[in-house]
Amino acid sequence: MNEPVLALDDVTTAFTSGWGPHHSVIAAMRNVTFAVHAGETLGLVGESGSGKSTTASVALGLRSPTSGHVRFLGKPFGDRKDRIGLLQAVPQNPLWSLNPRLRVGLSIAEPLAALDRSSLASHQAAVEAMLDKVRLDRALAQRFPHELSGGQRQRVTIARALITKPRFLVFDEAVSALDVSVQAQILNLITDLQVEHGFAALFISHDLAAVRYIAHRIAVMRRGQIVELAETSRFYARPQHEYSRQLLEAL
Ligand SMILES: Nc1ncnc2c1ncn2[C@@H]1O[C@H](COP(=O)(O)OP(=O)(O)OP(=O)(O)O)[C@@H](O)[C@H]1O
Repeated sequence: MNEPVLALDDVTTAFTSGWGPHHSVIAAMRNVTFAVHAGETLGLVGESGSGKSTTASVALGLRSPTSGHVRFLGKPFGDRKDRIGLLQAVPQNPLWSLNPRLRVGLSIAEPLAALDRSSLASHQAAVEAMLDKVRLDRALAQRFPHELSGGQRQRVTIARALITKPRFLVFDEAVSALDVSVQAQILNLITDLQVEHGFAALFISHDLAAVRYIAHRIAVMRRGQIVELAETSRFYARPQHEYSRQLLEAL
């Protein structure tokens, strides 16, 4: 098989809280191993506090693990400036990533401008092309985030994440705040854009229905460990781990 876009090998990430004799250590990730290939979406599910967000920050190169190895495009993470724009995140709430005082067209241009220190206004053509791709009217570029619907705002966030042509994307509860019908539209959009761009994706969600819809494989996390990792169809038909069965029964 081709070299994965992103691979975690035996990664452990521990947090220490408190100090002196009263300090405690929490292993948010324990011996986590997985790989994501170009054009593939790995779903990451698990209850609150199981370590999904910590895994996302390690995979994005935002946090160094305590032990183990992370490889992006076959190499350990190097200088942060060498990977600007190559790894991007789409968070749950677009209002967290969009500047409320910036017209959305300029927000979409921001990551490109950060790459080459150009002006936001110089990227109008690229912004319009991205608006077409996420199926938003070009006229919306002139609006502010609060003037859009939740689904439109999430399309803007996706346009902003994709404008630098990243190789790896994390969707962190990216559709959880949306109505079910809007969720389906956004999931379809992500799938279409992945076919076109070939990015690898980690799709974090507590919503097993959304994950089933979009992920090629599923990893189940519990107390920092991946307890099951399987092809989506096999996972939903015959979950192997007791905890996976509990999650599916709750669904
Ligand atoms: N910066 C930190 N300092 C100390 N402990 C942390 C820190 N970040 C996370 N943790 C702990 O690590 C564990 C995993 O947290 P994490 O946020 O990765 O889980 P999660 O699965 O993403 O949860 P949620 O679905 O609620 O976002 C939790 O016990 C959490 O309290």
